[in-house]
Amino acid sequence: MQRTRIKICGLTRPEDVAAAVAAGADALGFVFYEKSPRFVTAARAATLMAAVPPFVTTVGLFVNATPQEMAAVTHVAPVSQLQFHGDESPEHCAALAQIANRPFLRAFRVRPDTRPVELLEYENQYRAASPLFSGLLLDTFVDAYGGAGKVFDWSLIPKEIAPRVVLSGGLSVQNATDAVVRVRPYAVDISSGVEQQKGIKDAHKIAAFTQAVRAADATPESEFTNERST
Ligand SMILES: O=C(O)c1ccccc1N[C@@H]1O[C@H](COP(=O)(O)O)[C@@H](O)[C@H]1O
Repeated sequence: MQRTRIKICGLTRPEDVAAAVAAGADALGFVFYEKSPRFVTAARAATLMAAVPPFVTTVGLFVNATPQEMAAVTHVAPVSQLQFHGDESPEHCAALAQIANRPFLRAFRVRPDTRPVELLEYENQYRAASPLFSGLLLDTFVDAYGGAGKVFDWSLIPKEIAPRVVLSGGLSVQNATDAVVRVRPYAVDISSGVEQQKGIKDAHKIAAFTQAVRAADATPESEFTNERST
């Protein structure tokens, strides 16, 4: 049986970290992008991460960070993985990951006119640029970079990369089961869909989301159902 990994992103409070851990999250995301309503300082993140038990991954999310910013954050906050969610080139990601000496996820922000082959090419470019590339995260294109609660057309995801991508963008308690059954991604990532308000998580929604993902995992794996209808 598949076990889809679950990342809860944009944590800012100890009680939200505790709720995500209690619900069985595999990864917890901390946003180091000052324009985000979920921004945390490196010192705040370090305090929050002190309560994270072993074997739960801590992910630091960055948008167009400079080498100095990367070094300053990772010197203080013990993130185990990076997530680049801005306009970073393959070379920029490689350099930042090398400074931090951590593996990284690269977000691709899918537009309605994205061609499935672009996702494959993008993944190849980032993989070729650095041995620290650990995978592609798919989000919806929005002007504000992310955390907007908008879904993209999942049928744009090529069948061959679905089992290794992190699916995000507008996931919620309501659509989680459908998303996992249709796409069968490696992992799902959610932020605004489990919030009471921006930056403040809802423990009940976190629990319901993880249950919805596990319900999807328990459904028999049929043929890939995420084909384009057009
Ligand atoms: O969460 C944020 O504030 C954020 C800011 C800048 C870039 C990315 C951000 N979050 C990431 O966005 C996606 C989708 O979030 P949502 O579930 O649609 O709210 C997710 O990967 C977050 O990690």
